Amino acid sequence: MAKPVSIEVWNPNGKYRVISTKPMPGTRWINLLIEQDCRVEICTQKKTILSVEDIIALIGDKCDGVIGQLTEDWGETLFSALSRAGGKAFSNMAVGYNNVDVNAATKYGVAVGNTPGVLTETTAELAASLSLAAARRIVEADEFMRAGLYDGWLPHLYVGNLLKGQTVGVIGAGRIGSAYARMMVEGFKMNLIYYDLYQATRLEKFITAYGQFLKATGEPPVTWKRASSMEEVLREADVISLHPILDKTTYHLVNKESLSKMKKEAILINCSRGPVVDEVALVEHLKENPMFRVGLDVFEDEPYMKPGLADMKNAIVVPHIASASKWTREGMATLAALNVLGKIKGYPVWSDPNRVEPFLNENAPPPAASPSLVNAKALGLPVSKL
Ligand SMILES: NC(=O)c1ccc[n+]([C@@H]2O[C@H](COP(=O)([O-])OP(=O)(O)OC[C@H]3O[C@@H](n4cnc5c(N)ncnc54)[C@H](O)[C@@H]3O)[C@@H](O)[C@H]2O)c1
Ligand SMILES: O=C(O)[C@H](O)CO
Repeated sequence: MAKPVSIEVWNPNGKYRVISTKPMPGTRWINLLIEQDCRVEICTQKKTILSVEDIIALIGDKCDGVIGQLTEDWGETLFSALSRAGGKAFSNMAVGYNNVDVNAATKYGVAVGNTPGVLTETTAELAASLSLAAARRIVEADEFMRAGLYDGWLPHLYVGNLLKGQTVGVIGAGRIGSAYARMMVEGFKMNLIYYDLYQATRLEKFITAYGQFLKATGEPPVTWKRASSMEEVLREADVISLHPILDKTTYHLVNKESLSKMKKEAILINCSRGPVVDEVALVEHLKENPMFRVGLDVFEDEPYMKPGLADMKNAIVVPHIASASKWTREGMATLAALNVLGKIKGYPVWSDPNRVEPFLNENAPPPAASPSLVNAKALGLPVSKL
């Protein structure tokens, strides 16, 4: 039996009981729930990753909806507990929902929300930061400086790679992959090669137009290519950034074999999900290829790193902070709360989950809709006409 979990309660007399498994940034999300007659309970337990038992204890006998986190295992057990407590809605405070068994949720009539759109640019900016940091060896150079080892300018000191004119490869050119590609192409005049199951038409048009602009001003144009296989990207790109969802098709997409196809001095960035990369194979590859560099925001056995990774000078590692800008995290909390609220209140689902601005405008009440429910169709929920 799990120990009772500590909670902070807002609006104790509210009609609907909504739980957040973590304190979340900002207060707008709390106020929006309170204004709509919700009693908000926030778990304040000093434990980073809550177990299924902890969450069952939080749900208790009566719970209308839960806002949860990507570190939690939302499967059959939790959705049946939520349904028994009368719950109709769950939202991840994340765009990725590989921690959620959506079929199980649908079986119990529970809507599953996520938070796309609000984190696209912030996440792409971290991928771009890691790309630059790896190309210019910023972390190694910073450590050298702090260790008091710098005794004067030298021609060979921390020489890295110039990005301009090189090829950036994107695997998974959806919202974040496309935003990252635009940053690297426009910001550093790199050429793009991408692989995705779908054509990234807007991205292609943008690069074509930018290439024409550069040409008209006498500069070499940037180019794009949609690869017919991931291997083509691996072979041709100098910097490769991974942005697919995590599912069966992308598990260990980058493994020993795919790493061996990449250029010896390539840079690999992962801001998607850890298991997209076989981290054991990556550590071996980093050992054998000291000029190969990697920037990782996510890890296969998060929060742990595979043995040897932390010792690698050619790896930059950060703790899953890609969406960690204040505006984005507050926005994610708002969208997650509104997903849950919308289902509790019987609102329709928003017609375009990527058009999130109306929900984030602090100067106007949000639309009466759930911003993004991934099983809306399966549950037969109506779509907002707004
Ligand atoms: N590190 C972080 O903090 C962070 C932040 C946000 C998102 N993410 C991760 O990034 C993912 C992508 O987010 P998004 O908003 O860009 O989603 P998205 O759905 O817009 O893009 C995902 C893209 O991956 C493509 N894809 C799917 N399977 C593929 C395959 N087998 N090969 C190649 N491409 C494939 C899809 O077609 C789609 O275009 C999320 O699912 C999440 O896991 C991580
Ligand atoms: O999927 C997500 O949204 C991230 O991993 C956290 O922002």
